[in-house]
Amino acid sequence: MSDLLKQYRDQIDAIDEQMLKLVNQRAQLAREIGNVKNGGPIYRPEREAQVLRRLTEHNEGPLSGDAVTAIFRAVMSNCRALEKELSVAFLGPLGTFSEEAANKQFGGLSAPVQCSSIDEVFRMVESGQVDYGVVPVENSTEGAVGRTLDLLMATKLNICGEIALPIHHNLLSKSDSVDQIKTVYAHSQSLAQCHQWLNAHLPNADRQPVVSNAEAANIAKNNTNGSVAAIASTRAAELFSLNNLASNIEDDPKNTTRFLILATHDVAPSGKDKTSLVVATKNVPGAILELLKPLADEQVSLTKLESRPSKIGLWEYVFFVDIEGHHQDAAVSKALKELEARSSLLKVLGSYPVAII
Ligand SMILES: C=C(O[C@@H]1C=C(C(=O)O)C=C[C@H]1O)C(=O)O
Repeated sequence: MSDLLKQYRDQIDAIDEQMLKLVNQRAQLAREIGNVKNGGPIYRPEREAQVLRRLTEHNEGPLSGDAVTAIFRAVMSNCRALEKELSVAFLGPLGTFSEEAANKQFGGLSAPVQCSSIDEVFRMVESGQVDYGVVPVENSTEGAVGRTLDLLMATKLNICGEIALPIHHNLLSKSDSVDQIKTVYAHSQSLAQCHQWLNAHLPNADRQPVVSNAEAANIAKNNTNGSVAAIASTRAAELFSLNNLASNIEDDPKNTTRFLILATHDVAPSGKDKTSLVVATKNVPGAILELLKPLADEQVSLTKLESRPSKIGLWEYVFFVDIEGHHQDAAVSKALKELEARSSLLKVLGSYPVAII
């Protein structure tokens, strides 16, 4: 070994010793904090968001902000686990983007619980069988996930966080060559999101929609002659031992899915929050303008407005609204009171930190 290499490695060893001590000191403090919480919620998304925002702001590199975020998410996940191991339910099976989103937010899952439907995720949290649930709510190209919105209408749960997950698709197969592929399996949305790539690179391959990309990966895994490929995540490639024949084959590189975290508790303000609401109006001209006026008066910005049939009367609509700020902020609180007076229904679904990408 050259002298220089040894010198550098000795320095790294010394730093690692310091880091080990420091990270254990941090863990010890988290354990103490767990006792101070005295039965209150262990997971504090607002505090975790503040920690990550502060560290990425102070980061001078060469590590990227994303790298710092990933490292500290893992550190916090392990510190949190000393307070309590949290169970998190998501739409399974393993290898789905819901699992990836849950992993991202919680910095790894100590007690993952796979569910077979979005309904089951809600039920598991409502019945107290798990601590948190992660459900998809919208995709930047495909739009809203209707089932999640309908269940939010009826639930007593709070939204305690959001996750923005960039969706990258890959062509996975037992084969090691794209030329051998005759059939491509994936969820119909994923097939649609890779339409241009498939037209350019596999124009003659049969496209078969299946219930999830993880199911597609399973079919590819069981294929013996190498003629089958799946469109799925890199995590699915690992889980199902498949070769990644082509990475990032999605037509829109900015394709992102937004997930919500469901909890039985409220979240304190983090300084950069969002509030989600459901509002219903009478079906009269100008009703939506009337609803938006209190928000405009208090200078509260709207980040989302989505209408959905209320399922009570024919052509009655409810609106899913996201606004900037926390329901405890003075302006938001005033606007919400005014909004409540003007609407036939107002339900605050939760205030939570804006997603950290
Ligand atoms: C240590 C705490 O508990 C959890 C762990 C955190 C951390 O490791 O920094 C932050 C927030 C909580 O989710 C805390 O509330 O401060």
